[in-house]
Amino acid sequence: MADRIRVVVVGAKGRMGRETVKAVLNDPELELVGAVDRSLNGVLVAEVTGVETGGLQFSNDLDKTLLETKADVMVDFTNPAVIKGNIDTAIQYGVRPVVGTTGMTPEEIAAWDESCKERGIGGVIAPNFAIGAILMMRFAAEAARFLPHVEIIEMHHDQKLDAPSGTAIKTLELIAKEREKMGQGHPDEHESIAGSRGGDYEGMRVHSVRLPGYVAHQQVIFGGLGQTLTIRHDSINRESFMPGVVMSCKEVMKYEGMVYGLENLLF
Ligand SMILES: NC(=O)C1=CN([C@@H]2O[C@H](COP(=O)(O)OP(=O)(O)OC[C@H]3O[C@@H](n4cnc5c(N)ncnc54)[C@H](O)[C@@H]3O)[C@@H](O)[C@H]2O)C=CC1
Ligand SMILES: O=C(O)C1=N[C@H](C(=O)O)C[C@H](O)C1
Repeated sequence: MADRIRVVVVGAKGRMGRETVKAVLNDPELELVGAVDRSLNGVLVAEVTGVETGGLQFSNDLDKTLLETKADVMVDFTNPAVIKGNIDTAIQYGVRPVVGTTGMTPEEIAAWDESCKERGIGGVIAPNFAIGAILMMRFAAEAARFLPHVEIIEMHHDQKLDAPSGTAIKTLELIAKEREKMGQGHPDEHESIAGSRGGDYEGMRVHSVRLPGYVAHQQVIFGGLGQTLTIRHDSINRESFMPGVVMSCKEVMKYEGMVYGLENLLF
């Protein structure tokens, strides 16, 4: 039997981290060798996830874990404040980063692409690992060629730290490649309450809703003469992201450089 891919999960106690621990354990080609979180150092991973992990304990020391476990892949679901340091650390040790954490700039992604290539390893940064979300973005980019007036409404749980979502930013970037930069709405419009018209990305408006009850949802709304078109995706639980995470852990072993967006592994 071929060697299994050795995976360390960072942010392993969090909503996405716990789901990832289970997904890695359930895949015969992957081996969970480390679980890092800033809290719970020394606590059994099984106690938190409810899944038997052969005595594996949480660690709060990323460097030590990556080195001692001889990890092939680091999956990161932490937060925008720490992700940059985590990716640098992984690349430094020759561990391939598979990153779901949102909130980095195009310049940072380009720099990691360079350092991955220098180190001879692959990496994945995916603002959204759900296949339906990838299709939603692809269909939206296609629609924008014919219906260039577009606004995005993204809806997430109220514990989310970043706005707009990484998915919304990626959608705006993909649409921007397909249409000319242009103003939308009335040139003389004004806001009676600041922020009412949402964020502005090359003339496209983006609105972020944060409420308990939501997981991750996005509507891309196009307007044309006498018609509107709405393309909507809903993640109703965090399992929706797991096939994309597992696939990335395997695909990242096969190339060099940082891939930004799961679509680059799918299409
Ligand atoms: N790409 C995708 O498909 C998805 C991405 N996300 C993103 O993943 C990130 C995490 O989301 P959630 O799991 O909902 O958040 P969460 O808050 O439930 O989990 C984050 C975890 O990271 C840990 N953490 C924070 N700083 C750390 C550090 N320095 N070292 C180690 N662990 C640290 C926290 O203790 C916590 O357990 C967010 O940026 C979110 O936007 C979420 C869902 C899907
Ligand atoms: O924080 C979340 O939950 C999610 N974050 C990602 C994003 O910012 O797009 C992916 C998904 O929307 C869930």
